[in-house]
Amino acid sequence: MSKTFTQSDVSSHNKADSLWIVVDGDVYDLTKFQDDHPGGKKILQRVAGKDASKQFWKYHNEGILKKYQKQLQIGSLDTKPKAAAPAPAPAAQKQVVKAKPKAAAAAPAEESEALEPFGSQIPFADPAWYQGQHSPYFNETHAALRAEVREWVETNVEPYVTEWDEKKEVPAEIYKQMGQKGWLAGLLGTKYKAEYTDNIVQSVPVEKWDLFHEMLLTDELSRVGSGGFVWNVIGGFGIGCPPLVKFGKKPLVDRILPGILNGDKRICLAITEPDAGSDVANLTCEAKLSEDGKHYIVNGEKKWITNGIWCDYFTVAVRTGKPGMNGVSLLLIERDFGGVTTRRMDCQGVWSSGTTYITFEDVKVPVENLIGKENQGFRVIMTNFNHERIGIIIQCLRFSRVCFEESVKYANKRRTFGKKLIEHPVIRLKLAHMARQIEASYNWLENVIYQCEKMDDTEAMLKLGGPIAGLKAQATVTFEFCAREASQIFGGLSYSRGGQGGKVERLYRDVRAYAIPGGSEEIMLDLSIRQSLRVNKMLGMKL
Ligand code: HEM
Repeated sequence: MSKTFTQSDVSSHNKADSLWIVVDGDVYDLTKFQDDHPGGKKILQRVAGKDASKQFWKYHNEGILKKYQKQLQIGSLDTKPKAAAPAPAPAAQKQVVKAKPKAAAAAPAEESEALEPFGSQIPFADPAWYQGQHSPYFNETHAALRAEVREWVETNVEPYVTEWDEKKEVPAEIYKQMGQKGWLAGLLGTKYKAEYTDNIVQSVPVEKWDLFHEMLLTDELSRVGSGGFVWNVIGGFGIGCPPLVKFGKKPLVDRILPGILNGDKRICLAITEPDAGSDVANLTCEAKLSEDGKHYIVNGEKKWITNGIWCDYFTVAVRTGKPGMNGVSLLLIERDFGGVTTRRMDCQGVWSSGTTYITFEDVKVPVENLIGKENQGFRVIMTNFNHERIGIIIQCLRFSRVCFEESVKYANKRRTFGKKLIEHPVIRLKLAHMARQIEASYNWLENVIYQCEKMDDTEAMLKLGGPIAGLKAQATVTFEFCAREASQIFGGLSYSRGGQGGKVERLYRDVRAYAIPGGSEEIMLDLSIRQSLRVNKMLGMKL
């Protein structure tokens, strides 16, 4: 895009048959595009030949330029200041103010200096450690991963995410890229699984990978403001794969895990049934051992299963024994076994996540595909719940930040009653209530992640089950609040789909997809107290 024009070159293209405009010093030829412009052609013709930056930013956000620039930009004005040299690749060292030499080697994390500011610097739109504040949890490897993920998301996802949501599908290539970038191998709530894939994450030495890397990877993916997108790329995988990795027999894991981590094959978790949701112990999908003891024969239904329509593998909770929690097992069912039917469900939100109804009809599953021990699947499911709920928490809190960030940006450009929205105290009050809930919840999340990092799975299941359940409810309530308040700030623009209020409108529809699955708010709040009291009694609580 090296061509330069003078303002008078542009001025001569001021008619419908040759319609140029300038936005931020760049020249766009809209002659052909005007008929397709969703805002109409007349409005474009009125600014033909002129600098239309002010009008453009009034009606659009950054995503529009990113999406159309390649197609419509023909050059720049000669008066446009030359761009600074392109920023160097996001390597770890470039992102950080080095710790003082004396403190460097043996210093505990909390003595290291703050990382370089990153992102928009709108207060509360990103976590405090993005804004030059100190953190005992995040270091230069996290900063490097953050830059890697954000760059990919802004270039390859953000401009298209609305389109994908409307189509209820994300191109398969995007999931494949998640594998090729080595990100799937780091999203399992375990150490990085380098031994199962040649696709290794670029920006972090794998031996340094921790749960904070996993947390921020999920967080950055969620910045696009689409639960459908996030669940498409990590929803089924993030909850369906960990039981296989942690409790699957080695030959099974060796056979199928590489294909999954490379992004070639897809896996999901199938627990919920038409008649058993948060009440897992009552599930009825049955697996009967064959007479020769070599297979389970599975019959039953599963409902609201994320990614099911696209999956090759299903981590399925089945009844192998008596009623209640001690008769439940987990089986890895492969679509190729036959007898598996999947159909897409139409839902209120998370459109591109592929919510699925599944039927299993006389599916013959080799006993080698049992995950964990027979009739002891409940424990595996419970361990997995912590990981699932943490994922939900991270996503909800980032979606809350997206609602907040979008609102701040819009409130700084929209004028009503002679003032910008941000100049109205009632709008600032809404923003303040959003920010205080986001920050309090995020700080609790950081603490929980730190505890998970320090505890083994069993200790975490016991001691953190309660707090994580409480935090899940806290995060979904915060998300619902922020989606509502952002909608009020955007007004009509968040009632129609797409455009400037598009993210807020979509997230508002996604709220229930977070408040109900993975343990409903009501169940979570009750569990947070019940489980914490039970565990602390074991630990010597005195009343
Ligand atoms: C590079 C040039 C432009 C492109 C690629 C473009 C693209 C778009 C797109 C995709 C939309 C749909 C809404 C959205 O997704 O945000 C839209 C809506 C709109 N555009 Fe443009 N546009 C351009 C320039 C302009 C200019 C210069 C004006 C005003 C003079 C304008 C006024 C509008 C209006 C009023 C709407 C409807 C907004 C609404 O529904 O609230 N556009 N434009």
